[in-house]
Amino acid sequence: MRFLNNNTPTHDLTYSDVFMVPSRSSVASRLDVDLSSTDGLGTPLPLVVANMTAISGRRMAETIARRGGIAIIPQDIPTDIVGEAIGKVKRSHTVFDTPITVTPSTTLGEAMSLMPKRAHGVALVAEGDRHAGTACPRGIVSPADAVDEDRFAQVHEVMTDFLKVSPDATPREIFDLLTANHQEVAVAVDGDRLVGVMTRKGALRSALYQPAVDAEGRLKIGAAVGINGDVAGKTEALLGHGADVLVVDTAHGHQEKMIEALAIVKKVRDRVAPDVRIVAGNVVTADGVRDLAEAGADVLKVGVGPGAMCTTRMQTGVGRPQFSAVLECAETAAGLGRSIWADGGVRHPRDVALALAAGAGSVMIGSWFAGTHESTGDLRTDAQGRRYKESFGMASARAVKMRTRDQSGFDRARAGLFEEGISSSRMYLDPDRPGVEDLVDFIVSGVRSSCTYAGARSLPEFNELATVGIQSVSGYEEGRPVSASWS
Ligand SMILES: NC(=O)C1=CN([C@@H]2O[C@H](COP(=O)(O)OP(=O)(O)OC[C@H]3O[C@@H](n4cnc5c(N)ncnc54)[C@H](OP(=O)(O)O)[C@@H]3O)[C@@H](O)[C@H]2O)C=CC1
Ligand SMILES: Nc1nc2c(ncn2[C@@H]2O[C@H](COP(=O)(O)O)[C@@H](O)[C@H]2O)c(=O)[nH]1
Repeated sequence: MRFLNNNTPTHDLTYSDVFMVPSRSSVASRLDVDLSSTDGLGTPLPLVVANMTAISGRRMAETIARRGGIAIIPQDIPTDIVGEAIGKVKRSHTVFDTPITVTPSTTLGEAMSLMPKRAHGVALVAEGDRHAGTACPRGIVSPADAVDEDRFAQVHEVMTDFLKVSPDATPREIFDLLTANHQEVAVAVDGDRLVGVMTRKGALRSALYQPAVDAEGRLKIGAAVGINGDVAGKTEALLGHGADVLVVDTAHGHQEKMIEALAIVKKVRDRVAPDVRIVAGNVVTADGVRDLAEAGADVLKVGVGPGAMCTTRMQTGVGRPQFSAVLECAETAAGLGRSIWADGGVRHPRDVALALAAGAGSVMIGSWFAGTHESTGDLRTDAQGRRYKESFGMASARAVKMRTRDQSGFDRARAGLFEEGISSSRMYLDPDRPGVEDLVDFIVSGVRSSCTYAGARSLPEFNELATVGIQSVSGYEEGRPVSASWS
């Protein structure tokens, strides 16, 4: 990446402070761009879901991995529950979505309450044990079937027939069948057994994205480890459960306790699962990168204070504008044969593009994904009928309370005084993009386009060719679309 007219900045920059200029390009189509991450994780998409309790769970992990990214399960979740989440993701189909499944005697009210947990918006009525892979679909219910029906009716009374497809059908064939049959969801069955479901959008996405899979062809998922407690035991357990990447995570990554924790994680990793990458952070300086790389990190997590749930900069004055932090840390990491994740502060597709242009191997997103069907929270509706989910920061009093649940009341209350995050925030679902895959489509179309403007066919080329300029506030403002009217 270079600065326009070699105008190297004398102060640090945020994503909003910069823009990219187009260059002469021989890339004829946005579909010719390969967005594989450059962080050594081997994911086909450079997107990571942040290890935040309100956001990253098994539904999110499964959905994002199917489209090529990876989610990190937070360190605050008990290790056995993380193990269950990893197991479920590993058992998920790499192409077909996992449906909401109910039994024939489930009440309509219960089925309706479960439907928003998946973007495809229906529940499958099945007999047999879905956990054991023996579920046999018998019908399908959608919100349309519930109109004027009693909430206590059993779903077998209102379910309708469904479009059955072979698991070997191509996405194009399924798309055409759905269109011809005026159906929203196709159900893949193997004999009588449920394999998964696919919508028309799902069929299009299956043709556009590659899943992120491990050596055995199963979806990938990562898990976070804190720097306190039994770091060795937790690391060993997570690796035993099959975590594909470990994220050693704390607010102030450039501290000696992190360096000690990293040495422990590395020792266990080298013995148990040498191919698993270790990500560590957060840092924002070249010195931080060097120290954590030396301590054993393969990838450095970069970002102090840019997060949407973050109060660190206002509380402490500490942090660094994210674009400059990413640029400096990515250059330093590359010099050491390492990579970085740009963590936090992403609010638009352009921010992802700019982080990748600056050399990030992948980009970590938290709060933007909180307002989606797949995030962990329950869907709520406000007084105006708008749908939202509640989110909170991992250093908020709320998160600290959860993290210190094994400590005395006094110690928990004292820890809660050191909050550096927001305890409750409403993240509204975008009516046009209510699912995380809708947001991924939005981001990926933007980033593919950014690459072609720079003349790049891959992310290493993008990092090499991107030309970045510095803009004023009005320069940024000029680029914002006028969504409603001029008045
Ligand atoms: N990217 C960012 O800007 C930030 C991210 N976070 C996220 O919040 C989560 C919780 O992290 P964290 O608060 O570190 O909790 P942890 O549970 O990981 O504990 C942090 C440990 O580091 C010690 N510590 C020393 N200095 C600091 C400091 N300035 N801030 C925080 N801890 C410090 C703490 O001791 P003691 O409590 O006694 O001081 C504690 O032992 C993580 O996911 C982290 O990424 C949190 C804040 C900023
Ligand atoms: N200072 C704090 N930072 C936090 C907290 N919870 C999470 N985070 C960081 O934010 C990113 C995600 O950023 P986003 O803009 O995409 O939401 C996450 O990975 C953490 O590094 C917090 O309570 N305080």
